[in-house]
Amino acid sequence: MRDETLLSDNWGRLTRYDFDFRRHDGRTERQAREVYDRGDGAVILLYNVARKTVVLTRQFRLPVHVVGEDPELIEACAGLLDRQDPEAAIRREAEEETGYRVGAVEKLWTVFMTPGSVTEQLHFFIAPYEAEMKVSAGGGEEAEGEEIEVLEPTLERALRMIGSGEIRDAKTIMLLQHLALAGIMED
Ligand SMILES: Nc1nc2c(ncn2[C@@H]2O[C@H](COP(=O)(O)OP(=O)(O)O[C@H]3O[C@H](CO)[C@@H](O)[C@H](O)[C@@H]3O)[C@@H](O)[C@H]2O)c(=O)[nH]1
Ligand SMILES: [Mg+2]
Repeated sequence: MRDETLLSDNWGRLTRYDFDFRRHDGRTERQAREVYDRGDGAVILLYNVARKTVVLTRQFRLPVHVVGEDPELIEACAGLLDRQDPEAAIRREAEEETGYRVGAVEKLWTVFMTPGSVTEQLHFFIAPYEAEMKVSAGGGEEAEGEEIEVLEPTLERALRMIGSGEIRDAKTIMLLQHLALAGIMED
């Protein structure tokens, strides 16, 4: 690493790195890349085998609006870790956003969503849910500006919403396809 320049340190931290990159042929070239660190996150897809439904959220996403697309994004429930371990964080987030207090959760993967510029690692979970687990309306933290609508489509309908372009969030598509591929709704 040759140089590290803090460009912005506000909600997240944007840093420019100047470094020497060694190519496979042995040549070294100087490169510069900007890296955005806004912490790690977790995401969970709740599913009900008897009703064949999943729990999704719909909320306004400014970056989507800024590029001129429909900003009401449909997503699996997700949140930043806020210094908690991933499982504790996703349980808190599931209850805040969807109103469901889940039991056992299953960890799937920890992946980079945007490795070209964002440091974030996202921890993926799934969990079964039942109507009795509903403890509040959900909707997110109003004080933090969140306004989250809770949707409960069937998995079949949600998979069709990927094809139609109604679902355009990568983590959500990964989780819906995992449920389908693993045959989790089939028993
Ligand atoms: N002041 C301020 N607040 C912010 C900013 N960005 C986010 N927030 C606040 O931080 C909270 C983030 O909500 P979470 O539910 O914890 O996170 P999320 O935005 O749903 O993020 C999840 O999805 C992302 C997108 O897929 C993931 O990148 C992330 O890891 C996480 O899983 C919200 O209250 C939001 O208002 C910002 O730039 N400034
Ligand atoms: Mg969230």
